Amino acid sequence: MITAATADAVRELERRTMISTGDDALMQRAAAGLAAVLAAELRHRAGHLYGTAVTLLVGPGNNGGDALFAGARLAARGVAVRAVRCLGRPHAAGLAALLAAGGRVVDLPEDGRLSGPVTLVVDGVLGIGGRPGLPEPVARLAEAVAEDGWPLVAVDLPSGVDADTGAVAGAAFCADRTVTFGVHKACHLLEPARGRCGVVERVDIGLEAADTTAPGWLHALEDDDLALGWPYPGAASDKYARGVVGLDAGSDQYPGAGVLSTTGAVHAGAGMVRFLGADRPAELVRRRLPDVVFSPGRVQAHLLGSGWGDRPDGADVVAAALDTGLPAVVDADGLRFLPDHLPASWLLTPHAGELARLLDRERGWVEEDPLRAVRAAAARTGATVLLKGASQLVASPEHGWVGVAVPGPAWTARAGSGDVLGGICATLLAAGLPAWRAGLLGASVQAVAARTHPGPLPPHALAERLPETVGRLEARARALGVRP
Ligand SMILES: NC(=O)C1=CN([C@@H]2O[C@H](COP(=O)(O)OP(=O)(O)OC[C@H]3O[C@@H](n4cnc5c(N)ncnc54)[C@H](OP(=O)(O)O)[C@@H]3O)[C@@H](O)[C@H]2O)[C@@H](O)CC1
Ligand SMILES: Nc1ncnc2c1ncn2[C@@H]1O[C@H](COP(=O)(O)OP(=O)(O)O)[C@@H](O)[C@H]1O
Ligand SMILES: [K+]
Repeated sequence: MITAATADAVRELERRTMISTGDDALMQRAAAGLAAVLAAELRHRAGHLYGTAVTLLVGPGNNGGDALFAGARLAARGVAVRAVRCLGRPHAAGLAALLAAGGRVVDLPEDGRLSGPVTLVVDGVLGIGGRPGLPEPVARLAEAVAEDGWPLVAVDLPSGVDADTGAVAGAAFCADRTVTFGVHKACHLLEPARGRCGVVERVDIGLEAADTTAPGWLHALEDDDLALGWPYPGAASDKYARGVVGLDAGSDQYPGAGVLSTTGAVHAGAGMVRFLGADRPAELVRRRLPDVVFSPGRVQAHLLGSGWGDRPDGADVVAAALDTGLPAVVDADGLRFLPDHLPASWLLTPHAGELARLLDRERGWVEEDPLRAVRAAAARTGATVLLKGASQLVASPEHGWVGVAVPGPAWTARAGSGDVLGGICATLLAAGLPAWRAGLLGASVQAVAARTHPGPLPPHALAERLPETVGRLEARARALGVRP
């Protein structure tokens, strides 16, 4: 699990830690860790340290201070270090340390282009104190660094991205590697910023322990968390222990959605799947999936809404499912029929547009701060909410932190992927998992199934890869010493 924080939560931690360490210690630890990563990167690229050339891009705050102190350490080891003043006046003590160690400082060239020799560029322009976007001369510099292909290491985060939301509003640096301090920041996990961070390396700077369950914290699942958390059947499992999913998905207008969500549920390992939807999708499901049952009967979780279209009785179907007291996934068109309050055992699976409609907002409002949006939806409905997209976020009304699923390749974004995901999540609910866990594991397993395939697959074919993916996860869980 990767734990990440918003800038305010990080500042509060730093403030508490500095009471015992003093003001300077954290920056010195950060600079030492940064210098070690830079030295390893220089050796990797040049085979040695001595005689390599590092260009530090420094802004006016402590982010630039980290870069300057790290540069001083490298200069003392024979690296030619040049600091480029990018915004305002650089950190005074950091600059003094660099100059004392033999480094030099220059102004940002008018055309924003760096001249060689450069083995490595270090982005210390802005960190968590940065407002998103870069002023003009620095924006040009960021573009030129990318165009010229200089290898780039970002200090804490790539300057220009929004540390808390992951939004990239204007120009921003694009790093090969990001060195962060103490804890990950939200932008390391959230697209589109995540894609600009490259490989993120966390340096321990001895921060105080934090209450990471508080609002302002994110928990991102990694592959091993998925492997350890998946509900594999045991020797004593029967179909009811694995869970019965009742699906009312698809419509005569959109029959394919019924097939896709049923395929998701079957291949995710439901103990039994009852298809309880309209006639046309039922006919298709009967032909393609002989293991599905069509009569009403015992159900342990519902799936409602995928491919319903303009269904006139949607509100009644949702109300009847609510009356059963069972957990449910509500997807797509079903989200238009929600009552005012839902239990946390219900999992809503909107994409950004559907979430915006749920909150009477514009889609842009969701996209500019998906964390805010997913938390607002959980608070408004009382349900658990999985916001789908490039980064998949889960918020529960029962806790303040937000979960982030394992990311997958962008080709998963195809009409029908969401239907499959609904079926997977309903299977996990039926197996007895709480809704937040079902959302996180469901989105993650689909991403891992996609990531481990060499190229794009249509949603139904991706669903058919789930058993193999779960098999690999189970083997990994065993290798980690857990006997499912
Ligand atoms: N605290 C600690 O103990 C530790 C902190 N650490 C390090 O400190 C970093 C945070 O440092 P920080 O708070 O000084 O903020 P930072 O990101 O350097 O920039 C703030 C300056 O930039 C300016 N500015 C902002 N946006 C701008 C824009 N768009 N365009 C133009 N100017 C803009 C802003 O100006 P103003 O807001 O006054 O206009 C202000 O002068 C953190 O990421 C980590 O690297 C580590 O050493 C570990 C210990
Ligand atoms: N950029 C992306 N990268 C990876 N996966 C994505 C991305 N965008 C969307 N997805 C995946 O695609 C699916 C889209 O769901 P949705 O928009 O509801 O599709 P539909 O309703 O047409 O089936 C989700 O399962 C999500 O996991
Ligand atoms: K930076």
